[in-house]
Amino acid sequence: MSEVVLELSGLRKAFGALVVTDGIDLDLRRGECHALIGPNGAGKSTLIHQISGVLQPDAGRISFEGRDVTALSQSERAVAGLGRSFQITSILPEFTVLENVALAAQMRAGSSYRFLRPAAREAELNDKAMEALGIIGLARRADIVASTLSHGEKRLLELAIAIAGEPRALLLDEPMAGMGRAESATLTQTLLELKAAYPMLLIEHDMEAVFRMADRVSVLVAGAIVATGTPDEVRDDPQARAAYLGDDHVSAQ
Ligand SMILES: Nc1ncnc2c1ncn2[C@@H]1O[C@H](COP(=O)(O)OP(=O)(O)OP(=O)(O)O)[C@@H](O)[C@H]1O
Repeated sequence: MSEVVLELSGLRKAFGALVVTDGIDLDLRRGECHALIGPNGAGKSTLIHQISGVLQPDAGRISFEGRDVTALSQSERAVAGLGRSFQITSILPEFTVLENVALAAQMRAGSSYRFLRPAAREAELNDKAMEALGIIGLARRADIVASTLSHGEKRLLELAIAIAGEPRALLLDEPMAGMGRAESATLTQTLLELKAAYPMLLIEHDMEAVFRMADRVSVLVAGAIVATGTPDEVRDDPQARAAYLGDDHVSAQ
């Protein structure tokens, strides 16, 4: 079995009397895409928020690369290597694509370029940004003002921003949201090529993308995981089918 990168044990979160995630055990392994699916309101975003540090769990433990990160802040987790592509956009619309990504590279670099002259520092950050844009196939749009990008390109830019932070795992919260079929297929292919370098935990409603990309799928229903397995195993699991996977989803594959 490949190395576990991220491990959740017994994660629980309640908002008042509403228990939103309860006793969640889940792991993410090197080189894989682990998809988390479930009906609206199942607790998927709340779980991702607990992993990225937006929300503090009431109980349980989050371990990343063998280190307990449960008590770390959002930015400390990002520095530790947990990258996140936001469902809510993190793009600065008035800046160019390159500037948006260079800013993320600058945040990652912190003060490590302080000995470089400003021009050299800028060149270094732009190189890093171009590298991230190249990885996700957006380099030819580098000089475009971000607000003029298509919706699909904005989602790609968010991914480039996450990658410029040099993460060692990616948390992807509905990367295909609002995309057309063609854009979604292109992003699926890009992510498939990236998962060897960036193990990814993926929340996604687009079942075609999920079943193409995921090595394992976990089904979350009412805050609890009811099934985990390969896409084929989950597709055949009666509990998963009853809970979430309508026949449309299953036969679409
Ligand atoms: N800050 C909050 N305060 C109170 N209730 C919340 C809060 N955030 C989420 N909830 C509730 O927790 C439940 C789970 O929400 P969550 O957004 O995690 O589900 P989800 O599986 O991501 O849904 P979707 O697929 O629609 O995005 C919902 O009932 C939601 O109303």
